[in-house]
Amino acid sequence: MTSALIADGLTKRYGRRTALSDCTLDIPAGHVVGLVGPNGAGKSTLLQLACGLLDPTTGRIEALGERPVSGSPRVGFVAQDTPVYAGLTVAEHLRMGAHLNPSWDAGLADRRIAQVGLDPAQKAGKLSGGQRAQLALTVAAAKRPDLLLLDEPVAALDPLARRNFLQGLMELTVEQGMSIIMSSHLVADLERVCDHLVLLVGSRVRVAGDVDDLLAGHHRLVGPRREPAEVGSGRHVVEQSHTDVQSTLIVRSTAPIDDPAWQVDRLGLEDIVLAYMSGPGGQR
Ligand SMILES: Nc1ncnc2c1ncn2[C@@H]1O[C@H](COP(=O)(O)OP(=O)(O)OP(=O)(O)O)[C@@H](O)[C@H]1O
Repeated sequence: MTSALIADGLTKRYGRRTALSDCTLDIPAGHVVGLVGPNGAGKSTLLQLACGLLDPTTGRIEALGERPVSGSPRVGFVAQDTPVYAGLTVAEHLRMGAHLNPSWDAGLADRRIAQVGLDPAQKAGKLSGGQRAQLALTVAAAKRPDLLLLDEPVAALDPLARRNFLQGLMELTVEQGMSIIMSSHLVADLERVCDHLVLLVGSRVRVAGDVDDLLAGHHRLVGPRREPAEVGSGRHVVEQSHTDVQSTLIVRSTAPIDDPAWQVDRLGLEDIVLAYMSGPGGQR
């Protein structure tokens, strides 16, 4: 299967500031991918490299098997500030989209606008932040790109709108086979819709993989105090905390943890992300 995104030794510097450092990734196509990480980790930079708005300083990036070129109809991008034309109505946005894009899906656009309750006659400049985000996503999706890149698309949405929006994204991948890569700080939301996750911390890829594999491969161990080296081979301690008598470890393990001294708990995606962000190599 084609990859949605490949990065190989990808580095991006703005002057002396390094925004992305030696990133290597292979993200499969046909998934909803969550891109997470603290402020300034390099998420927007990666998305802008993926759509050709930026060029790498060194290394290689490919979107859908090609070097990204800005304006490609195969790759859609919705920037963080959800750009719309303030003086145009919702309907005029859709007409302009239809005029400029040969692959425009008018049915999809009209359906989404009705679903999210936007008034076609309203000027975009008079929409709320969340409504603008919905309009920008509708325009991007109706162009029917094969890969849709969304930079914090749900930040301005209320919880119900967020749920509907994320549901809409899943439908786009299932019905249209679209690949979606979406940055967000709302990991609990991502857990519901993403089947793949990339965590950037301090300009580097800290962890990337299939969400089910990440959930199955990480555990919280609580037991009598031990040093991380004592947890055994094939186990990587992501985060640790200790009292005089007890250790709590977040561990990545390919093998089952069968030592009866440990109480073993499963983790949610948010726990895993937080462990990598605060464990060694994660602190900013
Ligand atoms: N145009 C620019 N010029 C100089 N430095 C920049 C520029 N854009 C981003 N940076 C720097 O690059 C780093 C990565 O920024 P980026 O916007 O990619 O992070 P982010 O993960 O998207 O952050 P956030 O979650 O806050 O949106 C930051 O240190 C930022 O200050």
